[in-house]
Amino acid sequence: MKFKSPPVNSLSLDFLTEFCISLEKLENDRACRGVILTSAVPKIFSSGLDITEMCGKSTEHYAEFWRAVQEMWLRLYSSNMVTVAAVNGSSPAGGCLIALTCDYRIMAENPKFSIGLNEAQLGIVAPFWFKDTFVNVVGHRVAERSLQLGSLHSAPEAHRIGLVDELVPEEKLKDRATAVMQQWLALPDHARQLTKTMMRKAVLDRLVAHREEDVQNFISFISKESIQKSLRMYMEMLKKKKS
Ligand SMILES: CCCCCCCCCCCC/C=C/CC(=O)SCCNC(=O)CCNC(=O)[C@H](O)C(C)(C)COP(=O)(O)OP(=O)(O)OC[C@H]1O[C@@H](n2cnc3c(N)ncnc32)[C@H](O)[C@@H]1OP(=O)(O)O
Repeated sequence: MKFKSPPVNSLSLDFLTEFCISLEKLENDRACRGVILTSAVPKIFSSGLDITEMCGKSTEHYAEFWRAVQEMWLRLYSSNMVTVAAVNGSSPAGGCLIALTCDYRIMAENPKFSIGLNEAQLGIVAPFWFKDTFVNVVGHRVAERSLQLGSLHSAPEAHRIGLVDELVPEEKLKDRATAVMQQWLALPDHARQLTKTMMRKAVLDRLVAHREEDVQNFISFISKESIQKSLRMYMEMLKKKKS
């Protein structure tokens, strides 16, 4: 599955809705046992949640948007398919979450590409299920430091801390992702799927049990004037960086 929402594959409500529909179609296709996620936009895997969806909108919109973010994560984290992220560009915040949610991550070894949960740098807080997914990949200590600092890690650093499983030259990313997929698909599906469920169930159940509370937390957090101001300033900073 190739993300193609220029300029930076931001995770808008439309993007998330389409992503979930595509994933569901593949999930229901008995002939499809695995999916490789990558980007058709040069140098960017995904810029994370679309900040404009979280700025100056109604409570109803925030609720709809956040439910779509939750849905994307629940579907991908619990997928029966083998999921491989071929990270061919930068991947902050929600983009990093997508990669973390897969079974295996391969990143292009370009030191200019960065990845991480940088929410703290925007003055926002990564929700508990972003944090849980991160902890399950890199461990508690690395996740704690990285989350508090809102670190964006260069590709070599991401590999060193275990955020990505391997680095390969950009031109070899597709072939390597295919080889990894073949390796994972060589196992019987039922054994791999049951093992995946066993490893991820507690974290999935936690969001399912607190889904509506999480939506309300998001709404009250994002609606605060101080948070709206931080997000506006961040967007302005992104725009100024260009000029
Ligand atoms: C007890 C505790 C309670 C806590 C409760 C918690 C409740 C929940 C809290 C809320 C959590 C919300 C979680 C959010 C997660 C996220 O994903 S937030 C998004 C974070 N994303 C970023 O920080 C990335 C920002 N973008 C960049 O760094 C760069 O754009 C890039 C590296 C991706 C690409 O750089 P470059 O190629 O140079 O492109 P640009 O010129 O910067 O960008 C082009 C264009 O796109 C716009 N844009 C970029 N990113 C975004 C984005 N994420 N959303 C919307 N728009 C984006 C950028 O402004 C440019 O627009 P213009 O062309 O100038 O119009």
